[in-house]
Amino acid sequence: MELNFVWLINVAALLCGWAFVFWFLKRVNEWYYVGRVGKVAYPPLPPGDMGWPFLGNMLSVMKCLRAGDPNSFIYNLVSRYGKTGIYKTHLLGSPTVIVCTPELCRLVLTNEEHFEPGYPKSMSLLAGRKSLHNISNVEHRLLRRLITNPISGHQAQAIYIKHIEEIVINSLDEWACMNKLFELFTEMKRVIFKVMTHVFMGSVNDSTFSTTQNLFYDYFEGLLSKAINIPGFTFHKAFKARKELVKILQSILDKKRMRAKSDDEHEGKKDMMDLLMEVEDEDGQKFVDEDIVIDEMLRTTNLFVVFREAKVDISMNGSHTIPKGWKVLVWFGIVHMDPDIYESPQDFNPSRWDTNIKAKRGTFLPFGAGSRTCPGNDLAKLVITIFLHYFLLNYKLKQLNPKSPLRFTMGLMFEDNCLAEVTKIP
Ligand code: HEM
Repeated sequence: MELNFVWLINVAALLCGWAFVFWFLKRVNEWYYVGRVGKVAYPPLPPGDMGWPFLGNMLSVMKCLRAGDPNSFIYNLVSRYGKTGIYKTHLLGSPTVIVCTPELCRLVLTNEEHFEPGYPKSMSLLAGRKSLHNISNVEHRLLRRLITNPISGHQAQAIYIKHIEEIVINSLDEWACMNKLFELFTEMKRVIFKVMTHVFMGSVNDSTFSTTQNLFYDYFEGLLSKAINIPGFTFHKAFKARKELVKILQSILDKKRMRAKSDDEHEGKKDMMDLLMEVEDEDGQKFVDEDIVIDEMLRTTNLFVVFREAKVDISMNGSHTIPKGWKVLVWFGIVHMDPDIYESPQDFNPSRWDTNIKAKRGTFLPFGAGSRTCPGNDLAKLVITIFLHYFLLNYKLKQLNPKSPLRFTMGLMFEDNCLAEVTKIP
């Protein structure tokens, strides 16, 4: 009897100890980050949960990502703290505020004075000191113009249409000739990568292409890893891949410069003009219909969040403060799935774009907003349009384990593959 009592006391003490450790650990981040600024902040900090020491809420985010439903992380915050559209949390090693209403997303994205890019350390380091995210606003404007001009607008894009069509048609034919199940996402990534390689590097031979592609995958994997540059870590592999990629690009550029010197410039111009004429005369109308589908695709599958950092303490519409130095996550995927904005948002319904839904500012932000709006948006839409055009007209797809549009996009990014067979319509 006495032994039982001692045993009970031990178990109770253990449980209390465990509950205390749990309670204590759950508050460390709150004390450390919020305690320092929260008392003086006016208006108050947004509601939310700072998670565990070091880890913050990363485990919850990873769980939602793996389940193919990243937005459920936000829905969870909404159910706990109400639909405030702004929440504090701790992600990727930093205290963070998430904004997820059209007004707040736009406010952050267009306010260059108070918000700067705040991408995780791994991304910043891998992008390099002179990348668009790591330079001054003046340098950014100059570099951006250099990147945007060759890939934006009808005229610039006309140059690529033929090559993109060629890549897409060849790839679709190759898929159809396989006559067996293949990993759809792996192959789609190859198509997209082929197009991008062509746009940015010109035509390259097969071996350079596959080396570049493998290096790029290693690089991509490192973007959201812990920035530990020690052999064996993902980041180290990504860093090495970056060095190799720079070498390859450098040698391609050198060769191009040499060739440009000896080329007949007039011939080059004539080719370009021919392509422009062809596009205006014959193909100008061809792709218009898919444009609407594309918006619905971007709405339903858009996974991207954009990272910023507050340069000063900022009051958001007078209701909450974002403290200086905190990261800001502009989570516009939630805006695209808001039933107050899009009726039955989970439904893939291209005809919803027949009404003038775009008129509401900030409700459709797949490419961001403000001075850092995606410069590749025209090109991205062009590639999707061409792919859809040929695919829908000439091919049939049988998916073994079909995915929702969201999981489909995630597959492109996170290797969540899906088996498919493609046949050509006779
Ligand atoms: C469906 C495809 C794409 C989506 C949804 C997308 C989305 C975005 C978004 C949301 C941003 C804003 C980031 C920020 O504000 O910090 C962005 C920036 C950027 N995107 Fe894209 N993008 C796509 C395709 C492309 C392509 C094809 C290219 C290259 C040709 C590209 C190049 C860039 C660059 C260089 C930036 C940085 C711009 C800056 O900081 O000024 N994107 N993209």
